Amino acid sequence: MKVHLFTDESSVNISPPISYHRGFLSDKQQQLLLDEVACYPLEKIEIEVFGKQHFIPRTQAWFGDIGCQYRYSKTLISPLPWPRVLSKLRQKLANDYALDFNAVLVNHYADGSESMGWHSDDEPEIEPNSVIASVTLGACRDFVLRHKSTQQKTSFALQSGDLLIMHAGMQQDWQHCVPKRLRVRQARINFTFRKIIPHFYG
Ligand SMILES: O=C(O)CCC(=O)C(=O)O
Ligand SMILES: [Fe+2]
Repeated sequence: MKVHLFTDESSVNISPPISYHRGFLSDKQQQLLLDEVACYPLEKIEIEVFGKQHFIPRTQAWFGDIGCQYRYSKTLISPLPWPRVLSKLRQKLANDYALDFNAVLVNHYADGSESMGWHSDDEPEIEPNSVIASVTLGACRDFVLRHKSTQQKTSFALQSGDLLIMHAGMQQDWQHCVPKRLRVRQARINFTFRKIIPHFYG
């Protein structure tokens, strides 16, 4: 007798296309980077959501090569030049993992009341299907992933010094967020290194 097995799609566990490297940065490297972050011009920028102006619930800075502009809501943001330690971190990603980036978004979450909502990093100025690398400093926060069609969720507690690499397919099929965690009192800084199409916005 032939038996047909039917699988309920929602119960199939799919793995998100990511890789995770705990302890990518040494304590010394983390400290050098933290000292430099203290000098970054972090800003709470204003964005438009459903026709209303809101401040983002964190602060940000955008660094990159000349011509690597990035659009956030309706605002076009030009890159600041690479600071010394951040530039070394870009070089380390190239040396250790052969990853080639030309810009980085720095997000600073002052404490667990600051967050980032559900999104994919699929802006048109990002090189299609390119890798995005995320490096974390400071407080441990959850990084939550949700599959766009099955709604399957998985979560990673990203710790200081960790590297998470989002591979091709991740932004097409999954969304991610950093939810509020009110018991967290310390700051967290995250760096997402990206490959931008130079002069996309002219
Ligand atoms: O803070 C994080 O871990 C995520 C940041 C992020 O998703 C982004 O910059 O697009
Ligand atoms: Fe993101």
